[in-house]
Amino acid sequence: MSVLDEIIDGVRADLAERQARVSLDELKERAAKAPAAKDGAAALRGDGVKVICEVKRSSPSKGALAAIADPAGLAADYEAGGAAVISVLTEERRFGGSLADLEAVRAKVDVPVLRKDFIVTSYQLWEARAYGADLALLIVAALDQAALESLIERAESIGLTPIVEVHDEEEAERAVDAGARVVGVNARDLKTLKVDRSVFERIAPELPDSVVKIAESGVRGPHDLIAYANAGADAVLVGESLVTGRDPKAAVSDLVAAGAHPALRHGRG
Ligand SMILES: O=P(O)(O)OC[C@@H](O)[C@@H](O)c1c[nH]c2ccccc12
Repeated sequence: MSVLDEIIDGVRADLAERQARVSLDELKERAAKAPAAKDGAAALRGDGVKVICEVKRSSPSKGALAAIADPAGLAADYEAGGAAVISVLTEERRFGGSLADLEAVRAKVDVPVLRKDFIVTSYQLWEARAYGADLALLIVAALDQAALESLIERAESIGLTPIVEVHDEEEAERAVDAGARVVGVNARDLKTLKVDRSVFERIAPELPDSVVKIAESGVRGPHDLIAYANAGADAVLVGESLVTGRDPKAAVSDLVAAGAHPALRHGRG
């Protein structure tokens, strides 16, 4: 069984518990009361390379990264540094996240918020909206084509911007076929946990110009952002190097400054 399969088994078990506690109707009522969704795709377009900053306590590859006692405070630092979007991991077993983290971050910042999890049913999309998310991650490797298509449609119909994550050419084709408008290319293979930063430059040219392209994982600092930008990234998604660094706000502003440099060749501008 791959790491991804193991993670998804845990996610399904936790999901079954929540579904037994909270009905879909209750969740929909809660979603109706949540602040209206912000335009997640718009936040990622425009001049320069946008920076998505992640609240991430641990990972399957590295174990504990940072305790993050105050996720909302960290998110406020990210926002002050110029983050375009804040990503909140809500997977509990391997990443140490929760829906409570998502809710706390949403209450604190004004920028759009991404629910980062292993979404396999529309119930989780309703949860994302109920806890204030504006975007939701959909991982192609975790879904068959029919499920991917219906989750993209459902996400959009409830106001969420889906970020469709891929790791190879075949998944990129499936994402585009399913109607993805925002694609995240993950340098990390979720089946083996290995990082290969060259995956983005291989896949990006296969994606239509109109698709917003996010380079995910492995960004250690401005030089990695610049390399991804030169390969066509509209945005980068950064977790580990921010949560393990001393000054997340300064680290974000260094990335944002690099991403705004007029000499960069980026997807659109
Ligand atoms: O911590 P990093 O290497 O900066 O990576 C962040 C983000 O890309 C990574 O957390 C991620 C990308 N896709 C995911 C899917 C599920 C969980 C986590 C992820």
